[in-house]
Parts: sequence; C-alpha cells; structure tokens
Amino acid sequence: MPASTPEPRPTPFITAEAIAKRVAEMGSAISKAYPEATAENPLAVVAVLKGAFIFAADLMRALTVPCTLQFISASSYKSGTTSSGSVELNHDLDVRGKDVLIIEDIVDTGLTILRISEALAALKPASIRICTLLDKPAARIHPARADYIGFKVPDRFLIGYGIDWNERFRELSYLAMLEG
Ligand SMILES: O=P(O)(O)OC[C@H]1O[C@H](OP(=O)(O)OP(=O)(O)O)[C@H](O)[C@@H]1O
Ligand SMILES: Nc1nc2[nH]cnc2c(=O)[nH]1
Repeated sequence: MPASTPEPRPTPFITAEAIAKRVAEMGSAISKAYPEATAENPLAVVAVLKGAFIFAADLMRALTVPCTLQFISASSYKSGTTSSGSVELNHDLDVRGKDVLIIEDIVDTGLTILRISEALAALKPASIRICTLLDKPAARIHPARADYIGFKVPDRFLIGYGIDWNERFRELSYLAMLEG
C-alpha cells in the first residue's frame, strides 16, 4: 500500500477568545453602518460556504439590526494550499434592491470574492459590502478589498474556525497555521 501524505499539524495562531472579541467589535461596527435596516427592509446577509459558516453564525448573533441569511457556495481550493485559479459558484440568491453584506472567511488571492461580487452585482442589489474575518494582503493577485476586516494575516495557510485543509480542521475553535 502506498504511504499516505502525513496530516500537517495545526500551530495555534489566533485564540477563540480573541476571535470572539473581534467578532463582537465587527458586529457593533456593521450594525452602526446600517441604521436604515428595518423589519420590512432587513440587511441581506450572504454567507460564503463552506469556510464562513462558523464566522457567519457568530457574526450574525453580534448584529443588532434586522437581517436575513442566504448562502452562496464558492470553491476554488480543491485540495492542498493553492487556488485552482477558477471559482465554482452555486447559489439561488434573492438580493434585488437589497442592502447586501457578504460574509467571507478569508480574502487571499482575491479571486473568490471578486467572482462573488461580480455575480451579486448582476442581481442588482441596492448595495454590496464585504466583511471578511481574515485578510491576507501580501497574497493578493486580483483587485478585491473588504469593507470590514477581522484580522490582517501573513501569507501563511490558515485553518480552523470553519476554514479547512482538505476538508479537515474546520471544527477547531481557534485559528491555526499549518506546520509540516
Ligand atoms: O481569495 P482566494 O484566493 O480566492 O481564497 C479565498 C477562498 O478560499 C477558501 O474557499 P475554498 O475554495 O477553499 O472553499 P471552502 O470555503 O468550501 O473550503 C476560502 O473559504 C475563501 O472563500
Ligand atoms: N484553509 C485555507 N484556505 C484558504 N483559501 C485561501 N486562503 C486560504 C488559507 O490560508 N487557508
């Protein structure tokens, strides 16, 4: 039987407590930015699957304005740690005329959020803002910038808190770097 690739070890990087504190700050800042959101005209949150599922769940509970939740699935990192260079999108969004907040886990090369922004813009929302937990500016290849950023991070492959390596490590409550 061929030897399987050894699983890399996670090295803790950002604690669960630091994430929770930052998410609370972001929820407060975002809520202040949408004073016009009402029960009749709620903020349309669009969370990016799969990586943002835990961040979106926590951030939504830190919002104090009326909001709805929809999902878009985006995949470009099939396996390993480099972008495939193309993004598969899957969604059935209802955002026409709505204020949209995209919740992403990480902006790395920028390709995923660029493609999502283009797809959403075509659906004619009233506005689009982007919120990302992690921003890796040193890795940027495509023109993409977020309106709300949790942490600026170095050009290292990060995992945990919803973010995977080969579908592993999403369950970690903290963020880690991959070692080995
Ligand atoms: O800025 P980029 O270089 O495009 O990378 C960012 C994207 O990569 C990851 O998604 P992935 O394709 O791994 O899918 P997943 O969220 O389902 O794991 C991550 O969740 C972001 O959506
Ligand atoms: N797990 C993981 N996925 C990514 N997709 C884009 N950048 C990253 C990263 O640093 N870690």
